[in-house]
Amino acid sequence: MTETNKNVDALEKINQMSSADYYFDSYSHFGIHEEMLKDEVRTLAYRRAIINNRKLFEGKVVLDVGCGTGILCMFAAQAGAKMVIGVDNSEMLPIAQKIITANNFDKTITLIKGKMEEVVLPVDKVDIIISEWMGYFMLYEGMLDTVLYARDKYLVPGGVILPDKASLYITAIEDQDYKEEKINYWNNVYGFDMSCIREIALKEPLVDVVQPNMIVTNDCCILTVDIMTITKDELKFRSDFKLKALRDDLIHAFVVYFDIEFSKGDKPVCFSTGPKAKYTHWKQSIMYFEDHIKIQQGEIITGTMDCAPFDKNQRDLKIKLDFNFAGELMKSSSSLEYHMR
Ligand SMILES: C[S@@+](CC[C@H](N)C(=O)[O-])C[C@H]1O[C@@H](n2cnc3c(N)ncnc32)[C@H](O)[C@@H]1O
Repeated sequence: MTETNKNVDALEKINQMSSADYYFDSYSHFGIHEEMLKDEVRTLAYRRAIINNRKLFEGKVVLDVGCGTGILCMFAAQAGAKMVIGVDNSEMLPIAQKIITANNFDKTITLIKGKMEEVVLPVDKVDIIISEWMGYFMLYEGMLDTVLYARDKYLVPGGVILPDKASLYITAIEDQDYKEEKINYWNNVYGFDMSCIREIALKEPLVDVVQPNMIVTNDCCILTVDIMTITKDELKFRSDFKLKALRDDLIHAFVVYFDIEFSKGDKPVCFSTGPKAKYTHWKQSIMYFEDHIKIQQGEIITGTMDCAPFDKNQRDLKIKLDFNFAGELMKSSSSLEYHMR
C-alpha cells in the first residue's frame, strides 16, 4: 500500500468513527466524572432520591448500572443497602475500587469491570437498580438499553428502578446571533468559503445553553418513558407536536430537553434540564434550520419528530423533524434531518 493510500484509508476510518468507537474511553478519564459529579442538580437529585428514601434501601441488594466513580453505590450503602454491586466497562473501574476502599465500603460494595451485558453478577436477582444513563437529547449514548437489559435479567418482581420516569420536550427559540456565530460563520472564514462545514453543522444538534428569554413558544412533551415497563423498541419513537407562539418573534431553531423523576419511595425527587431550570451539564440540544419562521402570538407550528438509533452506530441518534407553519405573515414547511454523534 502506498503512503497516499494509507493516508486516505486513515482519513476514511476517522470519518466513519463516531461515539461508539470512543464510548468507554471517554469515561476512562476523571475529567468527565468531575463534570458529572460537580453537576449538583444531577448528583444531589440522586443523593436525595437514595439517602432520603432509607426505607426503600435498608437491607436491599442494589445494582448500579454504569457506576463510574462509584458515587451512587456509596449513596446506596449510606442509605442502608445490604449489598451494592457496581458495574462499569471503563478504565474508571479500578479507580472506583480505590475510592470504595478509601471510604471503607469494601464489605458492602462489590465492583465488577465489564459490559453489563456480559458480566456475571454474584447474585441472581437484585431488589433495586440505580443508574445515571441519560445522555444529551436524553437518549444519546443509548445507555438506557443497558438499563433495560439489566432490568429484564436481574430485577426481582416488584423491584424498583431509580430514576423511573423520564420525559422529553420540544420548544422553539429566537436565536439569530448564535446562529450567525455557529452556523453562518462557515460561509466566510477569513475570506474563504467553508460553507461545506455549514451543511454539516446544520445537521448536528448543538449542545449549548438556551436562555429562557429566547423561548418563543410553549413546550410539548414528545416522549414519556416509564423505565419499569418500556421496551428497547419503544425508544425508537415518532411523535407529533404542536407549538403555540407566546409572542410575535422569529424562530431559528427547535430545542429539545428532558425531565427526570424518581417517583418511588416516600420522598419523590425530580429535576429538569430545560432552559428555565438551573444549569445542568446536559444543557439543551438546539436544532437550527435554514431561514426562519416569522410567527405571531397565538399562531401554531405543527410537526412530527422521528428518533431512532443511527444504523451504523447504535449510540448515535438519527432525528427527523418535519414541520408545517401557515401564519398570517408567512408559510413554511420543511423536512429536516439531524445526526447526533
Ligand atoms: C453517565 S456515567 C455515570 C457514572 C456514575 N454512575 C455517576 O453517576 O457519576 C455512565 C457510566 O456507565 C458506564 N457504562 C455505560 N454503558 C455501560 C455498559 N453497557 N456496561 C458497563 N458500563 C457501562 C460508562 O462507562 C460510564 O462510566
